[in-house]
Amino acid sequence: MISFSLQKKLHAANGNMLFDISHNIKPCSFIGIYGASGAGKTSLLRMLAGFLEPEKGFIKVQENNWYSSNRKINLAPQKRSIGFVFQDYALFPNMTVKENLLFAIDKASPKNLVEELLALVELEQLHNRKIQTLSGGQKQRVALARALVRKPDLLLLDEPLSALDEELRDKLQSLILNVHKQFNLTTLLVSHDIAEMIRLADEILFIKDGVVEKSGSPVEMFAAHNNGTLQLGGIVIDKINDELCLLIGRDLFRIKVDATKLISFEKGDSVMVNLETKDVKLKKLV
Ligand SMILES: Nc1ncnc2c1ncn2[C@@H]1O[C@H](COP(=O)(O)OP(=O)(O)OP(=O)(O)O)[C@@H](O)[C@H]1O
Repeated sequence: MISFSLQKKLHAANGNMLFDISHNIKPCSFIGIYGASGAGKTSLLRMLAGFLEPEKGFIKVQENNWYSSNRKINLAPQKRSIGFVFQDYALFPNMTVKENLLFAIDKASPKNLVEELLALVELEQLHNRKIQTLSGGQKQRVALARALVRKPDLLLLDEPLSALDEELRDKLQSLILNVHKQFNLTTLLVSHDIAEMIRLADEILFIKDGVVEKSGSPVEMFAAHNNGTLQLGGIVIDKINDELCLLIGRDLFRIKVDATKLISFEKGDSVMVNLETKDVKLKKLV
């Protein structure tokens, strides 16, 4: 079990925000962290990783105390059994793929671990290539392999796929799920992509203003109850006159929006579309 209770005053855009999040995570579960920009999602991952020190609380991973304000324990990030992948990869650009993995490896690890990981993320043929010559998707696969070289107790993923196109995201989501299961990982994923959350996570923590507003299964969190509303997650692709052009799943939609509301949307924003469903006709496709 991974248990934590973390408190810290953060400086939000509109003043101080008390970050106060506690949770128990069952081993091998996949937790999705969802919430608006500035809610405290990245801060949670940074506190768990040891990059941001809380003011109060504890982090207990199985029987190990990673952090305890009472007992004055605060393990450095390299002493915590974590792997992390962020959106900007954080790889060494002048090193090769293999050198990046070797740099992170524990001396006691089996000799063939790097080869095993390169095979897992399908990068054996590129092992000698410098990072700066790789595509975004390839870099992200290196970052994922590197996060696994120490067989971490906790894998922290902070919007790792948000810079990639839909097809690549789809492929890497499968890879992440595969790796999560194969390595018996406990994984925390920050994402704005509801479809990604539904596909990957067992449990969602919905964070608002530094606290968990609600938590539950993806279905409980994202699927509206039978209240006549259909909720669809999408991304703003463009604004054309009084219409928003939205990508919902693999389809493009143009939706008329009130001019006063239209100005609050930007290209790339994640949105939730609520549709009234009246007299719905369903037809089974065979
Ligand atoms: N070290 C820090 N000290 C004080 N405040 C901080 C610190 N780091 C971040 N903050 C503030 O805490 C708030 C939450 O930031 P955080 O990066 O956790 O948000 P987020 O939910 O990940 O947002 P986004 O989705 O935009 O990445 C922000 O207002 C940020 O400015």
